Amino acid sequence: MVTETGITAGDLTEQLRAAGHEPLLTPVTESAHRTLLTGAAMNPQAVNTGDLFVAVKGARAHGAQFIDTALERGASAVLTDAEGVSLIRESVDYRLPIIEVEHVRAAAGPAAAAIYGTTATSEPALYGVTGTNGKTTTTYFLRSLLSLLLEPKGKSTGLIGTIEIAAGSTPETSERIASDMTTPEAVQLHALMHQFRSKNVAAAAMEVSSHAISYQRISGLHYDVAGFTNLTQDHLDLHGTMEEYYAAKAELFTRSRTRTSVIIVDDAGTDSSWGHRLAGEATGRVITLATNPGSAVRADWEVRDVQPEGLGSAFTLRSRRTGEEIRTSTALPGDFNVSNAALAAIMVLEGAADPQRPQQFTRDEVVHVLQQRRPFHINVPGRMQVIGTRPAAIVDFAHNPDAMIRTLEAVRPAARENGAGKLILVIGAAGERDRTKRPTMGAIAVRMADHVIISDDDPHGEDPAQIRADLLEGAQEAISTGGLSTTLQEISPRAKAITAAVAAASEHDTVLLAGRGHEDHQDFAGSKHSIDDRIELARALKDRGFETLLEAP
Ligand SMILES: CC(=O)N[C@H]1[C@@H](OP(=O)(O)OP(=O)(O)OC[C@H]2O[C@@H](n3ccc(=O)[nH]c3=O)[C@H](O)[C@@H]2O)O[C@H](CO)[C@@H](O)[C@@H]1O[C@H](C)C(=O)N[C@@H](C)C(=O)N[C@H](CCC(=O)O)C(=O)O
Ligand SMILES: Nc1ncnc2c1ncn2[C@@H]1O[C@H](COP(=O)(O)OP(=O)(O)OP(=O)(O)O)[C@@H](O)[C@H]1O
Repeated sequence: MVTETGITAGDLTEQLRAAGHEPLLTPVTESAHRTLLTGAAMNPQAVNTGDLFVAVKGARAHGAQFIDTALERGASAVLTDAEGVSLIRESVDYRLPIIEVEHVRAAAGPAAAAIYGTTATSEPALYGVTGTNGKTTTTYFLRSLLSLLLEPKGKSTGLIGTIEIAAGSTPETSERIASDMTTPEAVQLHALMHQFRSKNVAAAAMEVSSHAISYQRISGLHYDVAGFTNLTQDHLDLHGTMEEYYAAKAELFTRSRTRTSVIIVDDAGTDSSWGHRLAGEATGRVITLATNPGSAVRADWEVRDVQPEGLGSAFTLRSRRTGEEIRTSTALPGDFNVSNAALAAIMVLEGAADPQRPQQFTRDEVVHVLQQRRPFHINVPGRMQVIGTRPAAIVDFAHNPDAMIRTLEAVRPAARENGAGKLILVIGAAGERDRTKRPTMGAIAVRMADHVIISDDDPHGEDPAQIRADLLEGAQEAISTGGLSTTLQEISPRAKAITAAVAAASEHDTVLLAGRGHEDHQDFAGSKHSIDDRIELARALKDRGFETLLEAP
């Protein structure tokens, strides 16, 4: 059942005080205390009548600079810091109550939770996924599995992530909610929880980016289950070092945030054993999962007996403690999708045993769905999406070194099955994001593909030619030091590169477009250029008389 939202500024101040935020409500009047707050917004353009406007200081601006907009849109009070108080008093004097705290982002989540009624066990049950790669895919798998469990009970599921925020069980039937972020700001997340409740959403799968953890976007949220996929190089522009990147992720796996943690420990015994370390440091209930059947890594749950099934794989999940075995499968290609599917399965299976959550489904029901209902036979937009089979033509989102290695490993056998064909790869790299990964990505490309075309991704504010040069530098060095015979080309714009890749392909070859996945436009210094790799690839295939699985325009 959905309750109305709202709390008075006085009560909210008391709740923040109890949580240790030392808030100061001004002016100190009865009317300020009685001001009713029915919603919250951090973006001034998103304020609605009766909202608490959360004015945070950022790298670009202080939200308090936009108080006029927030007032015009009907803000009833503001949560901000001392600098914000000065800015607001200068601009609008004492026209509305202000709650002052020292750390606005830390207080924003609990404040929004109080307004929207989020508690540790309120619906939807939250399944959070973090890690460098696999978050989107695993959350799609989670939504599919949860939907098969909840729909027969008349309940719906939700999804929060890079591709979409939606209430509903499938991409076709769900109702989309606009967002530019993988993990939105805390106030938006709590509003979303409320919106989900009003739409009968009993459980939601959510990507938790490391940015979101660092920027405290998950403050005030509690996860029934959190899953860890892996940690490899990315986002070092924000985090500086892998150690700090790890520390950000690790915050999710603490008792106060998450009740059950499911952690993939495949990296145990390697130089970068982040998952293994996390399993040792996480607090609360911790379940380990080993997904590489060839390794000696021991875990609570282990993946065994992986067999090819169509383009994907069938596999067994085995409990070390009880010996229980569950056979299931995924239709998505690549060993890494066995990991993603195994993680989704164990998260839901272990979540079913949570004594604090009124039972939504039984463990037996989860096992039945995993074994009989093929929950992981779904498409994830732009993730290993097959656009053609002769030549094999695939669009994928790999945009960091590890994802590239895993994806190229996954498509290589397909190239061989097609008759010892060539692997033709188109890649680029995003501007204004971790530059140090570019030469590594160039080197991986020429080592693992036969023909590499370096092109553009989203340059954002950077010079696209310089980004290509960074990739080329790594590629050329790997060719010369490794004595490789890889064909290397630089072609811009991207549509021309895709046409060239297909022009170079025979029906026995494999064409892989990496890095852009589901995205439908490129950002060149703020100006948007429409391009969808899936559509370009289908068009290029059709122009050459090859068949496609996607209708080309
Ligand atoms: C590094 C980062 O994540 N920064 C985010 C952060 O910026 P910030 O703290 O510096 O804040 P700011 O931009 O100065 O704004 C401060 C306040 O002024 C307001 N403002 C600011 C400017 C303006 O013109 N008008 C305005 O009202 C803002 O709404 C905000 O309330 O808070 C801002 C307000 O919410 C976000 O827009 C901004 O996201 C930037 C744009 C961004 O690109 N973030 C990406 C990298 C991100 O978070 N990505 C991850 C996924 C990463 C991945 O896995 O690939 C994600 O979860 O989406
Ligand atoms: N478990 C995994 N391990 C390594 N690589 C993976 C894994 N799962 C997916 N990938 C690769 O990473 C790419 C991105 O996958 P996905 O979108 O599921 O991850 P993500 O964590 O959501 O990424 P992002 O945060 O960048 O959106 C895929 O297209 C694939 O190439």
